[in-house]
Amino acid sequence: MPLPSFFMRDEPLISHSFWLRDHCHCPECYHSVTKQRLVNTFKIPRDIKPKSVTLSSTGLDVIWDHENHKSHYPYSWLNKHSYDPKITDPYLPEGAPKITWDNSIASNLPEVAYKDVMDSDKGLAEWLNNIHIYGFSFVSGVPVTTEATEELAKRISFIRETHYGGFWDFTSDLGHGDTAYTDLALGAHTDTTYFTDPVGLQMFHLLHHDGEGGHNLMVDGFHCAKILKERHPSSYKTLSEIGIPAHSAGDPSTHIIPSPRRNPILNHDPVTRDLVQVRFNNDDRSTMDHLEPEQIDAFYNALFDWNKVLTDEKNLLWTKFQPGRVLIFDNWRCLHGRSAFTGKRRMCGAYTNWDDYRSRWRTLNTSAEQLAEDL
Ligand SMILES: C[N+](C)(C)CCCC[C@H](N)C(=O)O
Ligand SMILES: O=C(O)CCC(=O)C(=O)O
Ligand SMILES: [Fe+2]
Repeated sequence: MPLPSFFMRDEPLISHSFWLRDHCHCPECYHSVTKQRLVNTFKIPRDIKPKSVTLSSTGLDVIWDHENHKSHYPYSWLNKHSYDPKITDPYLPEGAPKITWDNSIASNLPEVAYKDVMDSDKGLAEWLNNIHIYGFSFVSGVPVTTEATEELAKRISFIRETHYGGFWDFTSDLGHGDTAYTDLALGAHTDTTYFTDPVGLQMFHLLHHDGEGGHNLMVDGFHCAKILKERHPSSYKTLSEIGIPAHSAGDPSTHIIPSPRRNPILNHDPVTRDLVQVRFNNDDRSTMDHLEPEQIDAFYNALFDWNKVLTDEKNLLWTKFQPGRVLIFDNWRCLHGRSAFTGKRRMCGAYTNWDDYRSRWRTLNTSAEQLAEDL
């Protein structure tokens, strides 16, 4: 295990020693249960230096020149967090690589059995890994009840309450001021673009339909973004930069808009520049009153290029919901829609926060010790 090279310098740079002291995880400095810092960072002298540094069998032992404080840094921790030299890339994406898809996925839809999901963490992990990799998963064999569906949603985490309620059970009765509560066709969209934090997962379970239509549309937003970037790089850039105001104002005494007011359709990690979130619902897009006159053309050209990819048959996965078969998808990646329908159509489902989904996925796929070392 190489010593962090800043120790090898003649005079370790002040901040590097401070950095190490700041990250002491001894019981005095770091709460072993809550994983929170106890030490008062601002009482550590900025020019703190090691009085002695020794390599033990498990890690680096340091005695500091302030209060003779003793710190121990396991080699595995240093291997994970050392930045000089950088040994592990702190920005590596989590988990298995995502697999983007077009409608050819129809021949091999990610699906798990309700019983497996409910009976074991192994089954739950497989379900969440499907969502992690493909952005969606079906669950077969779900009892056709709201209770079983709600219980399934809660297998992941608590449900995200919104102005639509918590667990929703809806028909086309305009129960809420949104076209989802009608029998109209809905183009591919992501939900809640008007929230500062758009919902993470969305679950649908068709309980009953005695009419025609109501087919479900799924589109992989990450796949479409890739195509847009290849075919129309300037449009990709435009939709990554121009903010889109959005609103939900159909319910009495409800007027929801996000903060900041405008977020792009394609949102990227500020460091890796990886695409992390697609926010697109053209029906909920508010008035575009913030552009410079010369941006208007570029915006609509980019929007049309995006729509062309989004509506290319090749990218559309059409399925027909069946009672007993639940769909769940990542609302930050996958778009959904539906064809118009007739008759009585009763759906139920729920939202899950993105962070709560990722937390569940993480704790199912990584040991508590490993996760603790990541902090
Ligand atoms: C709650 N439930 C899923 C039934 C309807 C939600 C409507 C969401 C809205 N059309 C949007 O795109 O944000
Ligand atoms: O009715 C459906 O199939 C989906 C409607 C919809 O987009 C939604 O509820 O968010
Ligand atoms: Fe929707």
